[in-house]
Amino acid sequence: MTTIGYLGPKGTFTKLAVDTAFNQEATRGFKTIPECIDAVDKNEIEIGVVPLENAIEGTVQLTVDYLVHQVRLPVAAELIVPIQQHLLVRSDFEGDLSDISEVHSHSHAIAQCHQYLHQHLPEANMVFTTSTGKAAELVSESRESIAAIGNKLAAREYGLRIFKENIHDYPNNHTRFLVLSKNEELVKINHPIQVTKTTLLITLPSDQAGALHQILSAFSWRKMNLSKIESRPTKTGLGNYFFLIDVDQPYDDVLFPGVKAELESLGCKVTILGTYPVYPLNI
Ligand SMILES: O=C(O)C(=O)C[C@]1(C(=O)O)C=C[C@@H](O)C=C1
Repeated sequence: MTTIGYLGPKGTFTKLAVDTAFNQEATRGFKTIPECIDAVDKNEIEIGVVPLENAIEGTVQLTVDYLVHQVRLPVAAELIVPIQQHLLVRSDFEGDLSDISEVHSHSHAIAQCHQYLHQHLPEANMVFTTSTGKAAELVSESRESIAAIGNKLAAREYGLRIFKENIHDYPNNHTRFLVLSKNEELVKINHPIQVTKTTLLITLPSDQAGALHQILSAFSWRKMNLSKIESRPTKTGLGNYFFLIDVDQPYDDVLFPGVKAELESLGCKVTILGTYPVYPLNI
């Protein structure tokens, strides 16, 4: 059996993604995203799965920053998972919404439910946890009138009751997860591929007029379709950014080397972070 790590504990969306994508269950839950990435790097596990981006709340910055600045690992695949957030309470909780004093969850899950929380739980304190599964675990162990935001798997795993279903603020909620592995052949996913993408990391030389325009035109005149462009601080000082660019096509030996050479001649640093299939999952 392949060793597959995930953001744990049991009952997280990441676990749900792994169990659905692979023909086996995830084998090891990690408390944090960096711990999971480190474990792949140190060969303690063969595959690691971490959240990357949510349709409502945007990028999971910890994942991007850790992969760019700390540990570079090959991206073997991307999983797209529908996300339904529920308000979970202990099965013996008999109160109503106004009795709930705290809502525990991952910051991304809380952010996906801001409107609901604002309208229905204005007095409750928000408590951030390392994952939705961890929040469900805490609620199951507490004697207080508190709730968690999480999924149906978490309700089942921790014996919680779904107090209110689908509390996320926008219906078309999805999260993208990265499958990281040094050995692509171990990544066996029997689901239809939506597209094969290539992700590039581009650092600009310095604050230079028209630099972003020049970067984009290198892709545009080659008719390469970009599905995402994001800038993040390089962490070297205010105003210094790198760009992460997703191109909706697999790496090839003509167009990508052409883009790389063109951008390098402008003083950019270009790294290909991976070329990998994208699997939308039905959960
Ligand atoms: O806490 C979890 O269940 C996770 O898998 C993390 C995470 C995230 O980081 O975005 C994954 C999916 C949901 O968007 C909410 C939380």
